[in-house]
Amino acid sequence: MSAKFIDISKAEMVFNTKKGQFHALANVNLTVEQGEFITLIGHSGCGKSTLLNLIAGLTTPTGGTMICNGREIAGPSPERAVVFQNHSLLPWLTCYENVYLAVERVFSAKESNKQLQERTWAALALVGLTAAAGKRPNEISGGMKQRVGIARALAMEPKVLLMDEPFGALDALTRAHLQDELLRIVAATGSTVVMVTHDVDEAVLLSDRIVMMSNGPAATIGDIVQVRLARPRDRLALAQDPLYIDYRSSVLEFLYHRQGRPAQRAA
Ligand SMILES: Nc1ncnc2c1ncn2[C@@H]1O[C@H](COP(=O)(O)OP(=O)(O)OP(=O)(O)O)[C@@H](O)[C@H]1O
Repeated sequence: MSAKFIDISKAEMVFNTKKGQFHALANVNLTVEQGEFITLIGHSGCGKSTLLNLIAGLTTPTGGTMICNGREIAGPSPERAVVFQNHSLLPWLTCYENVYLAVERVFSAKESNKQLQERTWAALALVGLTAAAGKRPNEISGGMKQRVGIARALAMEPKVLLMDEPFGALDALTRAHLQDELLRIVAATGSTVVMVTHDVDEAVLLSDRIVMMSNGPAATIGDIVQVRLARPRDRLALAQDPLYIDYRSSVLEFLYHRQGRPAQRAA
């Protein structure tokens, strides 16, 4: 276990807009350990996606440093795979081909076609989609599309899995099912995960730590809840667990009462 697998120090993000500069993130400091599951939660527009995009290397911070696995984050990399809310699959390719494309990009220089095919099948099996391998995105459900997105990300064997509200567009039952599946997959792969969510129950169920962000502009990390619930976690048993209920209340209290403005809390 490396103590600081991701190390974000004094990160700032200022966007240039038509109306002038917009200070989205201010003084964000966060370290993530290898194998940790972190969720980012906060009110709409506070900067969760902005922070995730910085870790993904899709945007560059205007200040501070961002380190992953001992190196400065200098752009997107297969070692930091992203799963978005709207699956972003290529519609003209089958599920298999969508995953294979990512596998090929990462491993084709060193591995045979047979090995690439095996990786693709293994990733599809991990999310329970072997039978749907030959279908195109318009022939499968929303939940299945998200599973292909997750398979595609996992197939790259990323050091970090970055997820931006991956289940946000799904109905409650499909969402619960995919959360359970994600718990199982992460337990099996030991992945480090940073996930954006709006859902307090999702955050408590999945996380080792819940990073709660203050409202913008100049949003920052308001507080962090360490979730000390044993794994594997069972959603039905947890619903009655006083510790679970306490964690849930802490997050709700932050979101609805403290509103996450450190300057106001200190006053
Ligand atoms: N490229 C950009 N240019 C200008 N402003 C931006 C840009 N991207 C994000 N912002 C602004 O930065 C703030 C944070 O946006 P972000 O999408 O990170 O919030 P969020 O917490 O992920 O929101 P939501 O929960 O609604 O998805 C918002 O005020 C948004 O308008």
